[in-house]
Amino acid sequence: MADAATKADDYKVQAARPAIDLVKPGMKLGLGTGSTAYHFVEAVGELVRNGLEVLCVPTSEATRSHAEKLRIPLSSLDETPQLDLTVDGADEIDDQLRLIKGGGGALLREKIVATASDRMVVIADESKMSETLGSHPLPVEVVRFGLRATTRLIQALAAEAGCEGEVRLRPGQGDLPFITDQGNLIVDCAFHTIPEPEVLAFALKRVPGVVEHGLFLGLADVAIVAGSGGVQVIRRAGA
Ligand SMILES: O=C[C@H](O)[C@H](O)[C@H](O)COP(=O)(O)O
Repeated sequence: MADAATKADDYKVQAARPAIDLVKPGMKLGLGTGSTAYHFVEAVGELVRNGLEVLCVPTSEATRSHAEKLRIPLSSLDETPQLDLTVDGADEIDDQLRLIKGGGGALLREKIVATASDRMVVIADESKMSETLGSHPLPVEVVRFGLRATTRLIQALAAEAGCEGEVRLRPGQGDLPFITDQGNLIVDCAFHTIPEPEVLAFALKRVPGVVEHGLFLGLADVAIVAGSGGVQVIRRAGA
């Protein structure tokens, strides 16, 4: 078990390495969240220590504090509304580079930052690749008000989009629910298979209590995926 975890972590490091070659002096970067993006942030920290000038926008408070420790110059989207490149991880990736994100609860800021970037590069180990999205539960960020009504509506509209499964509030510390950086809740939707991600995304956007969902469609331009066969670079058609 420990060996499998070490191998997966090695792959995350291997996926992050080529992404660092895309970083050029003066770039404005979005810094992703999670255990894979962690390695990219570490590498940016090393470049900064060696004198590279970049300006970075973190996608979560966790990444902000990591970047601060590394003395990476930080900005916000208010000060720097357009970024050159965002590098982030993913929970699931299909061959059209459609993603499920938000396993760590950072999907809202991640999507805002990725959308503000000219390019989004996803880094991942091979376990994240999937023929059909849905094997990872889809995180949906919701407001607290009307939680049960929102959950019911998510279930009903998702069923119309061909997705059925348990929709449950993500637990946090003790008896408390998980709270996002924006002070919202997350419901995880265990749909197992999402036959038409675009249809589901459209349906979820019709729910007033939904702030954002973890389907990232048409956002990732490139995926760098590391595994037993080496490192593979996958480009989205037309990107
Ligand atoms: O909310 C978290 C993010 O979407 C992460 O990028 C995603 O969960 C992948 O994380 P990891 O690289 O730790 O598997």
